[in-house]
Amino acid sequence: MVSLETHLASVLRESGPLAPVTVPIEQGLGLRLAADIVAVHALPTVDNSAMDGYAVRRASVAGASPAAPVRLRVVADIPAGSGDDPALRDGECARIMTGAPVPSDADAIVPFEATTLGTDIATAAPEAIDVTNEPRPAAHIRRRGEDIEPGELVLPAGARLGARAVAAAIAAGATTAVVVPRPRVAVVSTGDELLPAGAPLTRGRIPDSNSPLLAGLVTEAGAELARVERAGDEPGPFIDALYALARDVDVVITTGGVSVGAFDVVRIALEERGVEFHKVAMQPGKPQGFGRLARSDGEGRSGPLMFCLPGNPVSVFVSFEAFVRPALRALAGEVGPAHIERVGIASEGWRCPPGRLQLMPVRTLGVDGNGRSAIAPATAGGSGSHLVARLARADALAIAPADAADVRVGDELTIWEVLP
Ligand SMILES: Nc1nc2c(c(=O)[nH]1)N[C@H]1C(S)=C(S)[C@@H](COP(=O)(O)OP(=O)(O)OC[C@H]3O[C@@H](n4cnc5c(N)ncnc54)[C@H](O)[C@@H]3O)O[C@H]1N2
Ligand code: MOO
Repeated sequence: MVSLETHLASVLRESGPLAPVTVPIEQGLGLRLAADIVAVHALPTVDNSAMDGYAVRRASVAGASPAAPVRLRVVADIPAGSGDDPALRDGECARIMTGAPVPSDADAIVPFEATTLGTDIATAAPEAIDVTNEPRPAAHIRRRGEDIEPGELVLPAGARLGARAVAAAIAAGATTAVVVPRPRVAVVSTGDELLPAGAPLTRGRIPDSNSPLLAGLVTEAGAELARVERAGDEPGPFIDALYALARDVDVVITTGGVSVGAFDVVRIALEERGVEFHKVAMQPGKPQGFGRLARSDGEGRSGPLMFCLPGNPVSVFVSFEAFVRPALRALAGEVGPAHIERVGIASEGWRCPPGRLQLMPVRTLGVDGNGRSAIAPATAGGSGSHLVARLARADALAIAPADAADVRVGDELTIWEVLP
C-alpha cells in the first residue's frame, strides 16, 4: 500500500498547468492569467470632473463666499461623453457633469452645491451662476493617469481573472487575456448493474449516482464538463468509448471496476494502457488507478490523465477531494491548498480502520472561541463507503491518522471544508 501523500505526489507530478490560450477577456472570468496585462491607455483617459457642477478658472472666483458670491457667465455645457474643449475667458465657466472632460482653460470644479442656485438644475444650463465658495486648486478634478499610466502593470501573470480583474483590464484598454484554460473533463461510470436515473429497478440493478456526483463536483470545481457516459463490464466497448472521448479532453474520471473482482473492467482494460493501479492506505478510496492514457492511434501525443476511482459512492467523493480536485486546480494553474483546513473536535466517537488514514464525512456543529469546529459523523454507520444517502449532510472531511484505532469524544482532528 502507498500513502495518500505518495499517491497525491504522483498525481501532481503529472498535473502541471495546461498550455495557455488567448481568449476575449470576459471569457477568461475565473481563470488564471498566464501573461501580464498592461494598461493600453491612461486611466482616467483624460482630466475629468468628479462632480456635477461648473468648470471654472480659479482666478475668476477668488474670494467668493456665501456673503460675497461671485457671478460667472455659463458659456458651455459639457455632458459626460462630450469631446468638447470650450475656451473659457475670465468671468466665464462651463456647466459640467461627472466624468466629462475638464476644459483645458479650467483649473477647478465648483459643485452645484457651492452656487446660490444649488442643485435646482434644469435641462438647459443657466445663463449665469453665483459661486459661494472659492475652490482649492484642482478641486474635484480627476487627473489623467492618476489611476494608471499606459504600459503600467494592471494584473500580473498568475493572478486570478476575477470580476474586478476583468473590469480593471477592460477599463485600461485590454481586450484579450492569455489564460490557463479550464481542464476539459469526461466522466465514465462503469458497471453492468447501473441504470439511468428513474429507470425501473430489477433485483441487483441500481441507479447510476456516481456520474451525476462527479459531473457536479467537476462543475463546482470550475472545470469544464465535456462528456458523461456509462459503460458496462465488457472491456472492448469500454476501451472504444474511452478512446472516442479521449481525443478532446484533458482528464477522464472513471468509477468502478478497479478492485480485484472478476469483472473489474477498468483495471483489466487499462493496466496495459498506461494506468497504474495501487492500494492507497486510506479509507474509503483504497483502490486507485492513475496515469496517462496511452494513445492507440500512434500519433505519439500523450492522452488524457486518467483517474480510475473505486465504485463505492463515498469512495468516489473522498477520492475526488483527495486527488482529483488538487489535480484540476493544478491543471488550471491554481496554487495553494485545495481545501480550507480547520481543527475539528469530535463530539461523538467512531471506529477507524487499522493502518489506513480515514477521511470521515462529518457535519460541523458550531465553532468554539478558538475557531475549532465541533464535528459528528454525517452518515449513520461510520465511514462505510456505500453510505450515499446522507453524504450530502457532510460539510467537511475529518482526517483520522492511520495509527488511530478509534476517534474519541474530545479528540482533535484536521478537517477539510467541502461544499455541502
Ligand atoms: N476481495 C476484495 N474485494 C474488495 C476489495 C479488496 O481489496 N478485496 N476492496 C473493496 C473496496 S475498499 C472497494 S472501494 C471496492 C472497489 O470496487 P470497484 O471499484 O471495483 O467498484 P465496483 O465493484 O464496480 O462497485 C463497488 C460498489 O459501488 C457500487 N457502484 C459502482 N458504480 C456505481 C455508480 N455509478 N453509482 C452508484 N453505485 C455504484 C457498486 O454497485 C458496488 O456496490 O471493492 C471492494 N472489494
Ligand atoms: O476503499 Mo473502499 O473505498 O474503503 O470502500
